[in-house]
Order: sequence, then C-alpha cells, then structure tokens
Amino acid sequence: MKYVIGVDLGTSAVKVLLVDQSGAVTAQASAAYPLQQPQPGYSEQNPEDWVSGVKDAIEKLFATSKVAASDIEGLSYSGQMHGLVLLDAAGKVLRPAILWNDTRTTKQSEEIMAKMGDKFLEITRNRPLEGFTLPKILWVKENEPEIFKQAATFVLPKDYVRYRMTGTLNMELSDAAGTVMVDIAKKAWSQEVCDAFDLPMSICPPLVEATDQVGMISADFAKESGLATSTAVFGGGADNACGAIGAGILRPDQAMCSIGTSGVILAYEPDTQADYHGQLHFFNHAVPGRFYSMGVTLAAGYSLSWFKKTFAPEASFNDFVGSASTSTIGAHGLLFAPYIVGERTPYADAKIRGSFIGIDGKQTRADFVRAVLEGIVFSFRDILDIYEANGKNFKQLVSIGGGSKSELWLQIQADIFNKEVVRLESEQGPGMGAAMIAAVGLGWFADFSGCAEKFIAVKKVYQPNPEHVAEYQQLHQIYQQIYPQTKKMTGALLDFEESHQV
Ligand SMILES: Nc1ncnc2c1ncn2[C@@H]1O[C@H](COP(=O)(O)OP(=O)(O)O)[C@@H](O)[C@H]1O
Ligand SMILES: O=C(CO)[C@@H](O)[C@H](O)COP(=O)(O)O
Repeated sequence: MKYVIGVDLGTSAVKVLLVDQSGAVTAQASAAYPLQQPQPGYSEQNPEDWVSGVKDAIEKLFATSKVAASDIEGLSYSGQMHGLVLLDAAGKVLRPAILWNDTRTTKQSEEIMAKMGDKFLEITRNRPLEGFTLPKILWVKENEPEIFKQAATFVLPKDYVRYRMTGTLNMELSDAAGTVMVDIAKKAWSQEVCDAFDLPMSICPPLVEATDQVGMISADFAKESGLATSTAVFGGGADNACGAIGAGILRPDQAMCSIGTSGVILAYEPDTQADYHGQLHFFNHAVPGRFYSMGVTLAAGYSLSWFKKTFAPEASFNDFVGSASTSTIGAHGLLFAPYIVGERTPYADAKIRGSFIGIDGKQTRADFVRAVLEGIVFSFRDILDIYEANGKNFKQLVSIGGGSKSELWLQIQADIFNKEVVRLESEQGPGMGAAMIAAVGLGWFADFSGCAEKFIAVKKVYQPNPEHVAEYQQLHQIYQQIYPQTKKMTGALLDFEESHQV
C-alpha cells in the first residue's frame, strides 16, 4: 500500500494525517505550540516551533502506524494564512511571525486604502484588512526599520515549513493571494501594489501552484523526522482552500463551515465574476485556475477555548461542550458576541470587543457555554446573509474543523442556518485537503473531483428543526443589535486598557 501525508499547520497545533490510496486515514498525530500575545491586538508565533512541531507529529505518526517511510510517496500542506515570516539573505528568520489574527496594523490598512482605493480592490479583490500580510510588512518597515533593512524575502507559515523540509524557497498561490499583493486574475505578484508602497519586487518569492512538486524531503529533514528522501513534496494550500477541498466543496452550490481557531463560511467560485465589493474575501483556490470567497469570524473556536481556559480549565473538552445540552435555545436569556479579538466579517473592525448580553442570576455555567456556541454560529449566520443578499442559496453546508466534533454544535448550526449540515468521517478537512493535493500532484487521480469521490465520506447529515429555526431567527435579530449598540462602549474600554498598559 502507498501513502500520502497531509500536514495541517494550524494556529493551535500542527496536525498530520497519513492517508492511504483508498482515502482511509491510517494514522494521525498532532503537536501543539504556543501563541504569544505580548500586547492587546498582538499575536505572534516562533517559526521554529512549527518546524519542531511538525517533526514531533511525524515521529508520533510513525510510532503509531508502523508504515515504512519509503511507502509514503507524497506530502503536502495546509497552512494558517497571512502570517508574515521575514527572512534575511541567508534564509534566517528575522523576527517572530506576525499572525493572521494580529490586529496591530489598522494604521497601515487605512493607508493602503487611502493610497490605492478601489484600484486595490480591483487588483487584489480584497479590502486591506489588518490580518492580511501587506499591512504587516508595512508595519515592520515603519516600526522596525533595522529589521526591515535586513529582509531579503518573506514567506507564509506553511511555505516556511516546506522550505525547511526541502531547502527550496517559494510561495504557493492560494496562500499568496492572502498577502493582498497578488493580482488575483493574472496569478502574479502585482508590480502596481509593490510600487505604491515602495517595496522591491525582489522580496516576493517565486510562486508555485498547490499541486506543483517543489522538491523532495531533504537529507537533513529526513534524518531528523524519519521521513524518506524519496517522498515528493507538493506546494499545498491556504488552510481554507484545503479545508474546501477536504470537505468536497468543488461546486458553486456547496458551502463550507469551518470552526478552527477562526471560523469561516466559504463558497467555491469557478471564475472571478462574483463581486462582493470587498465584504467577503476573494482568493485563488488551491484547485488550479479556480477561486473561492469567504467570510471570517476571527474568534470562533478561540472564543470557546478562551472561555474554557478561563472558567473551566479542569473539565474535558467533551464534557464542557456537552454541558450546553442541559441549557436551552437562547441559553435562558443569554447572548454572546464573539468579537473577543476584534472582527472581520461582517464588521471589519479591529477595535470591537465581545459581550455577554442578558446575564441573569438564574443562569449557570452551562448557559454561558451554550451562549458561546450559539453566538459563534450567529456570527456565521451574518456571513450567510451576505451570500444570500448576493443571490447565493446553498443547499447544505459541510462542517469541518475542531468544532465539528460536537453533535450539539452541529445541530445548532443546522438550526441557525436553516440548512442541512454535513459531518464528514474525518473532521480534519484542511489536513485531508492537503493529503488530496499530494494525491492529485502524484497523479493518483486526474483531478480533485475524482480524488474527492474516493477520499471523502459523509458520517451524518443534521436536519434543521423548524421549531428551533423559528426561535433562532428571533434570537438572531436581537444578536444583530449587539454590534451597533456596543461598538462605542467596547472601543472606549479598549482605549482605557491600552492607556493603562505598563
Ligand atoms: N470536543 C470538542 N467539541 C467542540 N469543539 C472543540 C472540541 N475540541 C476542540 N474544539 C474546538 O476546536 C478548535 C480547534 O480546532 P482546529 O480545527 O484544530 O483549529 P486550528 O486549525 O486553528 O488549530 C478549538 O479552538 C476548540 O474551540
Ligand atoms: O485568517 C484566516 C483566513 O483569512 C484564518 O482562517 C487563518 O487561516 C487561520 O485558520 P485556523 O487556524 O483557524 O484554521
């Protein structure tokens, strides 16, 4: 039997999947790494932690599967998007990576829009939001000029890991789109964007497609990880592009709901025709020549993990999430807005902060857990509303990511979306998508549809319950009032907090 490995470089951990030619997951392993938040709005990771995490996880994979390294024909990646890894001329990392959920770059984002306006949207198909890579580069240029002077190039998180595994440096297109420095339609770095911000084109690495073979596992990495130098390495994709492939979202009538650290509602776009006027992100797909749109809730799984870490550190995740079933729809009068690190969709607002609304002496911790689960899905509902306002009406949503491990949360999704919600055999959509990229890259399948037929299996379909749907519609209307009514207050609190930082 021959195998491929999908490496999903997430924000909380790296997850590796060993998948055989029939699409069965033979083994999986993970390794967690820390997130540094030195100031409000800052979010950084050490790229070396990703590399050692990948090695640890691959060693665990071999320990549990007993598969021979020489039988692993290909390996590819799914990566957390947008994170800036600055490298000097020798390929050395110059500072910690600034991640997708870091929002220190409001000033730079505003400057980009002020300078290029609609032209920026026309080229990159996106508004310059704080999370994207270009504002991060401009932040370093302005605030750390000594570091910027040494920068020869930059890459994204999974591209850095691939560089360390193969010795070849490049950037893969679906991820490069999230730098907002690429001309999406032309599939090339935009000279116009680079010139506007006085960035030399030489810092932009060569672009590759997801299924391009970029090299083999290097002798050094083979020695340290147990992999073989005969394993071919493919470009990989942005985690949401990979999630879409791993969820089988390969037609315009399908959508994906992903609950990882962030949360995403995503749709496949066959071409560049759809225009959401920057309300949704629009990127090149990991399926060569195709595109996808998506809206992002910055703190989806992160809101739940934060709540658990803060108020129930001793509980198991399953018991903690399960406790919400003892509460009711609407959590006995409690609503949660998940803006705890700012928001992207539908409110591109780095300064908004979260709220619990309707706290009542009768409520228990289980009500708070329920409110967190529901609030995250209300935020997704806001994204679905944008799609529906633009004429998209999906038949069903495929749910992936850590959040899709909970039956209760899946049913809440079906009820709030008023759509069928599909759970797959493996909730690891991005990792499966990465494995599928390697399988297609190796030529095991002619295209992703052929691979999806073999690799993706449905576990269960959750149907919306009409009574619950009606109740959630009422609650969603109340939820939608939270943003406008709390914006000023939470902004003032954030200013107060920032002015009191020592
Ligand atoms: N048993 C569970 N039930 C529901 N949600 C869970 C469970 N375990 C973890 N999660 C959620 O999944 C999230 C992590 O999902 P994952 O897809 O692994 O994220 P990432 O790719 O960002 O590292 C956590 O933030 C947590 O809120
Ligand atoms: O910023 C985005 C998408 O634009 C995030 O979706 C990141 O790509 C991180 O993903 P997870 O770690 O939550 O999977």
